Amino acid sequence: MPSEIAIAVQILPHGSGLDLPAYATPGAAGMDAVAALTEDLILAPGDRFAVPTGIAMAIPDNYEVQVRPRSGLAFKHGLTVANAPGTIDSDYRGELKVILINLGPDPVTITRGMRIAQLVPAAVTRARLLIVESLDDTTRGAGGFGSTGA
Ligand SMILES: O=c1ccn([C@H]2C[C@H](O)[C@@H](COP(=O)(O)OP(=O)(O)OP(=O)(O)O)O2)c(=O)[nH]1
Ligand SMILES: [Mg+2]
Repeated sequence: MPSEIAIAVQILPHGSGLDLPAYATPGAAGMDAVAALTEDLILAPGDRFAVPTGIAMAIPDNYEVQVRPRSGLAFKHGLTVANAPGTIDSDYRGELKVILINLGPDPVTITRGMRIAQLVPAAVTRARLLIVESLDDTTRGAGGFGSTGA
């Protein structure tokens, strides 16, 4: 049984009648969230839009919710989440929106109720920064950006 947290969800007026975010299968990692559009949205190639989901939520302290693309939409249409993974902060009380971008060659139509992204709650680890004079030596050192070869 996977671990579980409870998230309070408020359904906004334009979200009424739509499915709440839901897991498509017992083993799904993400809950699919739907578009709370009142009319069809046509995304031309290269266009992006913050698509409403019709819900707001209160995520427990020390958690976030990540907004991730759906692979089917990405593979079939080139439709993805522009800021993936989107970060929903635990103190955010506004409407959850999904910033969709059409990276494909054709226009894509988004309809009300369409499953547009998946939501994955995740534990948050916060950092406390320590100012130091120098850092310890490592094998990698300052090498990066392909320094280990192809
Ligand atoms: O895909 C997303 C990403 C963010 N948000 C909302 C919830 C999040 O808590 C807030 C701020 O997001 P983020 O910190 O990524 O954006 P920012 O550009 O840093 O804005 P801010 O200055 O408001 O933090 O916007 C969404 O609805 N969808
Ligand atoms: Mg921010």
